[in-house]
Amino acid sequence: MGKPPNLYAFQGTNELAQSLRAYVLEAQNSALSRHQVFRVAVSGGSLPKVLGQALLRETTGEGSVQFDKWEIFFADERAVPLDHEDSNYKLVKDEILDKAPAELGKPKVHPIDVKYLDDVQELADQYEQTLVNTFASRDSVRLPMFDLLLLGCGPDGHTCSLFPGSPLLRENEAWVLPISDSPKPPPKRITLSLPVVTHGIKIAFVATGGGKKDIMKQIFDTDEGRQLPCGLVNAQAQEKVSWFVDYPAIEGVSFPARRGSL
Ligand SMILES: O=C(O)[C@H](O)[C@@H](O)[C@H](O)[C@H](O)COP(=O)(O)O
Repeated sequence: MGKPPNLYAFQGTNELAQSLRAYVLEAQNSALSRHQVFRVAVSGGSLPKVLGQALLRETTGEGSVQFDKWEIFFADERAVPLDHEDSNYKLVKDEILDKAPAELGKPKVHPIDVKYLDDVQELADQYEQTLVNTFASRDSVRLPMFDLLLLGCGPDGHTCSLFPGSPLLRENEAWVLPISDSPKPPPKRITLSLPVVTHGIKIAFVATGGGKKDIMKQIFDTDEGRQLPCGLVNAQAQEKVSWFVDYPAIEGVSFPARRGSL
């Protein structure tokens, strides 16, 4: 038995962003000392905005963001053009890339290949190929290992585009999966598989606001919640997982949270 996931709770988004920054920089620095590159996967939803607040704020001595050493991938993406309002790429571009000062350098970003928008299976296969090209061949690597995955938690307990009860949760072969009937619009998406998510070196969730308290209670305090996609990540990746939440999101949660700091 490993240790349980870490649950860090903050008064507000400002404090949360400050600690998230320190956490991401630690992951960045340890990845750079291991292999000179920092490979990160990010989700959509509210995450890119908070991540932007974390990365683009003044440093308080914990070092600097070295975007020129970053490779950014999408933990899930909607099958829409890259300039579409629903695009997670556009969200990351608007909230982080376009706002970053030039001195932080430019990350290498891996968006979906929009040539394949009409065929989600092909879109997923092509994105998997992007991972194969980055993490070496599928024959030599059983699973790609991201240095960090930054994820959100939906009100139903979904993460990436892995939804509760989906047969995709049992996938243990493909790295990237197509979805054509997502319960959260838009219906057509691709997502990393659960084994790829839990194989990451570190996995962080960001969940804020009172709208998350019921699902947080389920995930952390009940056996049924441990079967939800976010609960499965907790159970399988254990202490590799850190949750960054605000107080309203954990109101009534019994699982012990460390308040106010990492
Ligand atoms: O593209 C997506 O739909 C997201 O990647 C999705 O997995 C998101 O992270 C959660 O739904 C949480 O979203 P919020 O943070 O907005 O609640």
